[in-house]
Amino acid sequence: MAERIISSQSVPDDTKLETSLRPRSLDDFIGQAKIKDNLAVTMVAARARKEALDHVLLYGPPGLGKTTLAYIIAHGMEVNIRITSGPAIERPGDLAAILTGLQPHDVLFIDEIHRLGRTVEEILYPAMEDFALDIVIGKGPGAKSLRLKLPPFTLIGATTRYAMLSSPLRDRFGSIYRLDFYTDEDIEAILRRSAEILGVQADQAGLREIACRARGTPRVANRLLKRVRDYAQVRGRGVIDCEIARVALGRLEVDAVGLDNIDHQLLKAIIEKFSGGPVGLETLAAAISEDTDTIMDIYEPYLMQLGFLERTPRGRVATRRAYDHLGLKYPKSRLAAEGESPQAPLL
Ligand SMILES: Nc1ncnc2c1ncn2[C@@H]1O[C@H](COP(=O)(O)OP(=O)(O)OP(=O)(O)O)[C@@H](O)[C@H]1O
Repeated sequence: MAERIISSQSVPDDTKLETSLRPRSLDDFIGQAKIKDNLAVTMVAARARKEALDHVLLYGPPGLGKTTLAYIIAHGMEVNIRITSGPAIERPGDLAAILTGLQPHDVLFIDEIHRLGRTVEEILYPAMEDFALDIVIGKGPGAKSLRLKLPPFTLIGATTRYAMLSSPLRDRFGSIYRLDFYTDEDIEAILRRSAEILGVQADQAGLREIACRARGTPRVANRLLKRVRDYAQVRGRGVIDCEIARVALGRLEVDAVGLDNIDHQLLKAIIEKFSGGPVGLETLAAAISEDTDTIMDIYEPYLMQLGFLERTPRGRVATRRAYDHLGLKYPKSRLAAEGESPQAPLL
């Protein structure tokens, strides 16, 4: 499938950009004020007690700064960070090797923690709670269980699927934070910082134009900035202003609220093929040749945030806002069912 410019998932091309733009301290981290405040307090307290920071779970859609926060925590606590992910830890032995290699107070960051296998997850319970590793030596009746002491450490788990985490795992995190989509103002501030670091000239209107199409997601914002910069360089005077941003984003087929062709296809499929819904996720996925995980993690959170899509027990439903945005007429039968008058489209 073609790479999506507005995908909130990381693509290989992002790596260098992200490393150069990643905030290093909580002061540089824009938005998510409550999370920042709470983290700052727990970090100062843990440092004063000379203890490892309590385990932290970060959840929310991709590209909102979970990995960035993990780095900031490790940096702020002046400890090393070890980065891995749920699917990368295949066997209990893999996790045991990582855990025994940690130094006191180190951060272990597990991305996509909801994808850990059951047997691996069970190793984590005593490790998180008692800083202990239970290993079984031998097999059958002669098998012996041995408990190894681990250095105190901080586990930072990140997930896009909070509901898929088992409750024993969830319960072992001292703090749990949900990252929300950023406001347009916050995204604009992130873009200003990024433009400065990259040495890109941009005026406020230009940055604002990019911000309102960035899906409330810093990763998308930084990627759009890079592409608009190219356009400004080749077709303009090298400065990003409102006009340049508008034309460049139009050419990238990112609409005024940050939707691309695939978002349009998804909404149109619900509206045109399934009379507006409800339609089951699997059926919808088949209709637009996408997989269900991508729809759930990437497309839906932002469409729901815009109020274009609802998840109901019977399936996905396109809202009146979605019809209005696509310039489609909202069916009278729906209005009647909702007991509303047919005038005034919702904006
Ligand atoms: N609050 C922020 N302020 C400034 N830049 C940010 C902020 N949050 C994220 N970014 C930028 O967005 C990029 C993506 O963030 P990050 O990799 O932390 O997202 P993530 O939530 O871990 O995504 P994923 O779950 O897909 O790994 C970072 O490299 C950073 O440049």
